[in-house]
Amino acid sequence: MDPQPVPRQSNEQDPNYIYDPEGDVLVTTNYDAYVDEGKPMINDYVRHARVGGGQHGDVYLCQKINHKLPANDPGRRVAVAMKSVKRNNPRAEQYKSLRKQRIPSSQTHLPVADRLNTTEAKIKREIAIMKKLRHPHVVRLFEVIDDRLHEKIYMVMEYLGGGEVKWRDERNNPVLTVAQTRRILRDAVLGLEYLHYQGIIHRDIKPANLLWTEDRRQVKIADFGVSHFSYAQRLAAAGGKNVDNDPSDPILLDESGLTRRAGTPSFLAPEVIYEHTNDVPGSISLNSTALHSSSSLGSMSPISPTDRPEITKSIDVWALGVTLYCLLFGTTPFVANQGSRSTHGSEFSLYISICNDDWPAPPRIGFDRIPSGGRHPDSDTEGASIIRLLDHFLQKDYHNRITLDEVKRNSWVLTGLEDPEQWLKITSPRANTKINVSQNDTSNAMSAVRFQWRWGGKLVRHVSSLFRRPGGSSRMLVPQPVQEPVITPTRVVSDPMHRQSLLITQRPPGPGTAVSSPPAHQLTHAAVQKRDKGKQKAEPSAGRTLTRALSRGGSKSLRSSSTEREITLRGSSTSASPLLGSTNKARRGSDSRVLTRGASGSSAPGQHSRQSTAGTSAGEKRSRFWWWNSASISAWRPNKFAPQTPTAVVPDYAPQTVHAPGEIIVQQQTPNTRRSEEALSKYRPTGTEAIVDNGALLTAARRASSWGHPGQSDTPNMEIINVPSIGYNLNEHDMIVGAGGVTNAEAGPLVVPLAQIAGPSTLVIAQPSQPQTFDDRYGRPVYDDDDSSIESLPDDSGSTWQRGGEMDDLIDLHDPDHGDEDGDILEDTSDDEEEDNVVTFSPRRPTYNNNN
Ligand SMILES: Nc1ncnc2c1ncn2[C@@H]1O[C@H](COP(=O)(O)OP(=O)(O)OP(=O)(O)O)[C@@H](O)[C@H]1O
Repeated sequence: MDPQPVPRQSNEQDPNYIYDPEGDVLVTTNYDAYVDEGKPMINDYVRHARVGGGQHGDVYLCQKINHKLPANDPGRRVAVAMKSVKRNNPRAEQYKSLRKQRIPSSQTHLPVADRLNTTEAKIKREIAIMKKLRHPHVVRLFEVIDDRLHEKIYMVMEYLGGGEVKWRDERNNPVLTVAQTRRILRDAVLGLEYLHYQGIIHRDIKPANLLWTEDRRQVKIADFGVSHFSYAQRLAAAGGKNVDNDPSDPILLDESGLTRRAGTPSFLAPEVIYEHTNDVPGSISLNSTALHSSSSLGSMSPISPTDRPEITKSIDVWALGVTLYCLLFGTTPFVANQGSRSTHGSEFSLYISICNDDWPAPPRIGFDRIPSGGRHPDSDTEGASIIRLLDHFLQKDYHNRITLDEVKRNSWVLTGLEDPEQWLKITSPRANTKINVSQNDTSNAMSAVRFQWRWGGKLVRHVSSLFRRPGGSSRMLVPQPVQEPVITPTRVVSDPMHRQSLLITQRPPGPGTAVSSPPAHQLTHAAVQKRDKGKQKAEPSAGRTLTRALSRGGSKSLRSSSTEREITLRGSSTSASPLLGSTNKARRGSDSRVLTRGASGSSAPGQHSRQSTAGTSAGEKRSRFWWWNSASISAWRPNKFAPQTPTAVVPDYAPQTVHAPGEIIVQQQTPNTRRSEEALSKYRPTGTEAIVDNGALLTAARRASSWGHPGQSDTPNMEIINVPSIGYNLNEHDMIVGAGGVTNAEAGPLVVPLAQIAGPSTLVIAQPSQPQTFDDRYGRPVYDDDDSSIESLPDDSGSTWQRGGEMDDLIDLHDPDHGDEDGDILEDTSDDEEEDNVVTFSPRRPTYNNNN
């Protein structure tokens, strides 16, 4: 019987509503920027933390406000990612010209990023491609806001809260287990297979473009900035049949782009840099020495430099092979000759190596260090299977390279799946789009179900609804783990569809209610002053934002205002967007969308404050606003006043200790880990349900520590953090293990021999004794509301927090008085000279002295 799609079971009024808009990507040419409740807003999106920055712009965590839902409805705010890009990006252009100056402009040696088109063309292409995509392992584009007035484009995407896949520590050791790597590979293969089926070559597959979902159950392919659409390939993938989604966008029809080199050097396939084949033999031998067995080169059938090889989807397969290698070994398979003096030389040398060298097989694989058996294993061990698979991936001649379909059928890849045949069937891109999902399927095959999400919004919602509680609970039921249980049923830490439950475990104080404070004896005089100052500050906060912004006069965006509490800037355009062209189908008209919002009883932009606080007195509103902000801020600032639990304290700046294998340090409440704890406490699930606050906070600490302790139902809140030293302040790069997630059922934290973590590392397990709410643990308000104290704040151990660009971001995120650098809340930082592209909100490392 032909399975039928399941009708949608919820609507936006439904508390179970999941943000999964049907139809095409919404294209909005109307642009309203204003402040609501002290937060910068663009149309329906509240901007929060910056989660990343690329060459062309920044990515922010935002919340989409569903104005139809009451203010206290957890479904009112949904997390999305918003990429803000300038059409003409001087920084990107400068970068390009710098590279051109540095590297001779010979066509053959043009570096990767050079021959890309203008920023605008790049974004156009990225949008045109993303508009076509809808798959559980591909980042989804929801909406494009075209702000012609400010020459900006905002891409609203699915939010992937788990961050990039981290794969190595600072010593180039792998941080993922073999089983985790296999799961990541499976997800990536499915996403990539879908892309290829759609006629899209990604061209920049690498670990950094694989993003974790918030709960780290899935990995999705991101960044289509250099992707290429080939209608011919699309036809071929469909077996020559008519395809339903013909490319209507002219930019997709430009086939010439494929010959341009694009991607990341270490991941480029030999055919992309074919001119280096058999190039400079002398340097090859240098590269090969001691790394490569001479016999292996013979079997590699290198490509001929005389004929330019065809560039096909197989370049993605190569890049995926390199990615697999990275995850397994913590290094890239091909490296530049160390003797190369210049950047140009080393890039050149890397290409030579890619085209000509064999890759080395280190003796151990993954964080669990299973034996590889060497480059040419003759056994049937797991390590040998992996090496053979890599061999198929990394074939220099793409004719000999493995296909994605073959990868999916590889026995090692299928390992751990309960029903491989079924998995292959349901994940085939050729499968009928009409897929029926039975209750049975969903109850015991989470992975199977999630693969079926790609077939459309109705199905997505249906499948999602099966995980919900009967009776309309607004939270999702925890899906059962599947074949490789990474997270036990008690460990789902967030909503797979990224719904948010803002602070729902915490009751904001009512009007006139004193905000809870830490015990008086814990407050120093300075702290009392700061506390009082904070109270004063709470009330006029939004008004001061306005005042401050206007008083500067230099603010580029805040030029019109409506009320004291909000500022509206209209950059709307009723004409068709030049960016998006006339062929774009806006699912809902951009302007009519805004009108609809007003007409449906929701506010027009200038009425947001009132609308969002309907039924709330001004006093209540201020109180809640203050409470929320103080909670947010205190979560990220060192909390000198928090109560400490004196148990098994590991001194922060003690000389580093190499711990014995299996030894676990249970650490509670040292200053640094306490800070991390404070940040993390916001995200800790209570019981079996996901109660996660994404608002305003996110990032490094949470990303790096969201792995639970599987199989231990009595420790639902255990979190694992690995830092090179607990004497370091935590940041995105330090917390390598958690970020990639080292623990799983096979190598849980309690059985991970710590000696396997190279060097003097310490595994810290922060284990609160009880699930506790944020307020219960830390009291309120207890934060330093003073910028200068952040700049140089000695913590209890005498270290100093250093101020940096990231810190500015941190301040910007949570305090309405801290706009962007020039006070312009609407101006992103993409052109700021001092900005770097580091994804972190933690303060920088303190000056660290081993002898302390
Ligand atoms: N949908 C998303 N959800 C969460 N984080 C994201 C999302 N998209 C991007 N990011 C974060 O933002 C960073 C920058 O993303 P971006 O797409 O700009 O990548 P990029 O390739 O570095 O940029 P560019 O192509 O402009 O050089 C990513 O590395 C990632 O950490």
